[in-house]
Amino acid sequence: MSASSSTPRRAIRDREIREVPPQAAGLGVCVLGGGSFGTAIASIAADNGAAVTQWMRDATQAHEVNTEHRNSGYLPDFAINPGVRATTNMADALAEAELVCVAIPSKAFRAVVRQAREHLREGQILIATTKGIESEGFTLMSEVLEEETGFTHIGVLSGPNLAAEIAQRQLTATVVASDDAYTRARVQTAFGCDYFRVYASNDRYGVELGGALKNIYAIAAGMAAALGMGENTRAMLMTRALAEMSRFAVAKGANPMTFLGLAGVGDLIVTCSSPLSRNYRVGFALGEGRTLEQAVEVLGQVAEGVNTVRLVQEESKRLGIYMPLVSGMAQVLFEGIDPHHMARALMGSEQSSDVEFVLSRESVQQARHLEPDAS
Ligand SMILES: NC(=O)C1=CN([C@@H]2O[C@H](COP(=O)(O)OP(=O)(O)OC[C@H]3O[C@@H](n4cnc5c(N)ncnc54)[C@H](OP(=O)(O)O)[C@@H]3O)[C@@H](O)[C@H]2O)C=CC1
Ligand SMILES: O=C(CO)COP(=O)(O)O
Repeated sequence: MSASSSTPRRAIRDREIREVPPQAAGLGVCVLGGGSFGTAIASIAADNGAAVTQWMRDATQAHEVNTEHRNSGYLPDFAINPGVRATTNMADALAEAELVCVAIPSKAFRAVVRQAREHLREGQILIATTKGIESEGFTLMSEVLEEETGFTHIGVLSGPNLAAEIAQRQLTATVVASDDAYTRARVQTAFGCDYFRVYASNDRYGVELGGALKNIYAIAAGMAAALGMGENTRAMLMTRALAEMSRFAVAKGANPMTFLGLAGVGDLIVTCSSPLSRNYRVGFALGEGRTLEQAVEVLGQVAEGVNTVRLVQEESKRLGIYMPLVSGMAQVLFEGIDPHHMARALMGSEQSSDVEFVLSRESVQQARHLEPDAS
């Protein structure tokens, strides 16, 4: 077919695509948090036609979002959808929201939810996007939402989702996890679009824990890169990290299969490979010889993984779970052990089985013995 004969057909197709109403039109979405991820997801929902409010504590920043449609402090090179309305007034932000996403670092998460509490209504959907753990009681962020509100529709959004790439509308996928089907469906409607796919899971605990745990190994991967280690090393680190994080998560009640998905291995791959990850950057600075304090200061933002190393180290000891990478990272971060020395020491640790969640050889043999035609 010639180019001239195909052109009108393509024009008709483009027009038809544009005439489809935005799928989230009429849905009220509120994002609590004015940082990079909060801004990125607010803009996706607005791209989808939702009525989006974004709460932030800084009035100057809110003014900039509303007038220049930019957030120069966190995503300086990104044009925010002009439909996002920023405010410092919590009541105003939440008034029309059906869906509320909380994108606040774990240290301040509960305090902000408490501040929001009096303006929230049962029936609203609450989504945690923060990949961190609260020290008290090893509590995940969606558990904080549950504890503070007692609401029914609670979920988690997690996956390989570097905010700066979403901001550029790079093709991206994520997971909404909730045991509530309504929550999963509404989040898919709010955020699913031609550059952002939202897959569903009912393993909220596994998805949320995956997002928090991978930060530990992103620090390790950044460190390995700074030390000049190669691709074999990175592959070994990521694969053993997956074994270690799923071992821990399963002991805590997660589904091991979750770790084969976007919120497990997917997020591990992106954060262990990209300098856009803040956890990776902290690790890189440590590998260059900086102290933890210097590395965090240079970053100037929150790297949740530092606190997560400490909490997971304590919890794994309490539960008797073998986590050599976590122990090694804890020694580098908090005891000042040289990263290169630690990497060498880890090479001397136990050489256990490759994949832990497959049947043992004995059980395979037993199963074969039970088959009718087994010889
Ligand atoms: N960035 C990313 O690529 C991704 C991040 N995430 C997760 O999302 C969470 C939030 O991320 P992100 O937006 O990137 O974080 P940022 O560090 O970019 O921003 C944090 C936001 O929280 C606000 N904040 C911090 N403390 C308080 C407080 N006490 N009261 C009110 N507001 C507060 C900050 O306000 P202020 O500027 O005024 O200090 C800022 O708006 C992270 O913990 C991360 O795990 C998930 C996927 C990707
Ligand atoms: O979780 C992330 C991407 O999925 C971002 O990780 P950082 O918090 O390390 O930037």
